[in-house]
Amino acid sequence: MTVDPELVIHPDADDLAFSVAARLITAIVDAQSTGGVAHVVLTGGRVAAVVYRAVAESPARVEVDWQRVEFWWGDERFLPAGDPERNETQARDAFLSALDVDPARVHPMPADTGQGAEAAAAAYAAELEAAGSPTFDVLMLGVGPDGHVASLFPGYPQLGVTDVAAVAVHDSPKPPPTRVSLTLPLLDRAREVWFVVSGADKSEAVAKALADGDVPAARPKGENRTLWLLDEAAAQQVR
Ligand SMILES: O=C1O[C@H](COP(=O)(O)O)[C@@H](O)[C@H](O)[C@H]1O
Repeated sequence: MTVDPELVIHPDADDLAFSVAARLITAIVDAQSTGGVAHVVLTGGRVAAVVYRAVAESPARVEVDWQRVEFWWGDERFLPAGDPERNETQARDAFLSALDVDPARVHPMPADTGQGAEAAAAAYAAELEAAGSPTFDVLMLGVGPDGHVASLFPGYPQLGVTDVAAVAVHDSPKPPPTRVSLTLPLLDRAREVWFVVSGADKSEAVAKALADGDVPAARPKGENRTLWLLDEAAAQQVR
């Protein structure tokens, strides 16, 4: 089942981040309620860091069994381990290091060790397969001003790749130039897809995506739910 996107608009970026943090905690508790493991796909970018800090600081975080959460990433900036620009580093610093997570259930995309981004993408696809090719419970995505999601950029060939789970991206229009990204079929393999977007610079891309325009952000859809979680600035061209 794929349903129409739902829109939730928050007054500002801080409200957005706190609301997404609360939603994420609730979604993980729900996913774990039958005794299973929750699979969450993290994003990078400016609002994501605020969301993650809000999760770490939320009193409700104690309701989650963090040992039973599998963390994946939608994309990664292909840089050496620990580089502050890596989405992994951002998430570890902002919340994973503060929570009682099982290190074996944290699945960052490989860092640049000289193996090349293609090998890194293949390794990540293999890691997903080894984990049983899970359907993600929540997959979060930021949106760039150009409408990119994960590291799938407008006009780039990776948008058309459907036969592998993860791809290398070269010459990215946004630094750093080399990245690894899940492909569209994987971005669709989630019960809930959440676009988390703040800022007026994203408002045109948001409006285009919601009008089913020709931007990557128009493509991913959750199996049960597709949520657009915006602040007023990002939503200004929607209404
Ligand atoms: O580089 C990236 O950018 C997007 C959006 O980030 P933002 O700072 O403009 O919000 C992000 O979704 C992606 O994961 C990241 O690699």
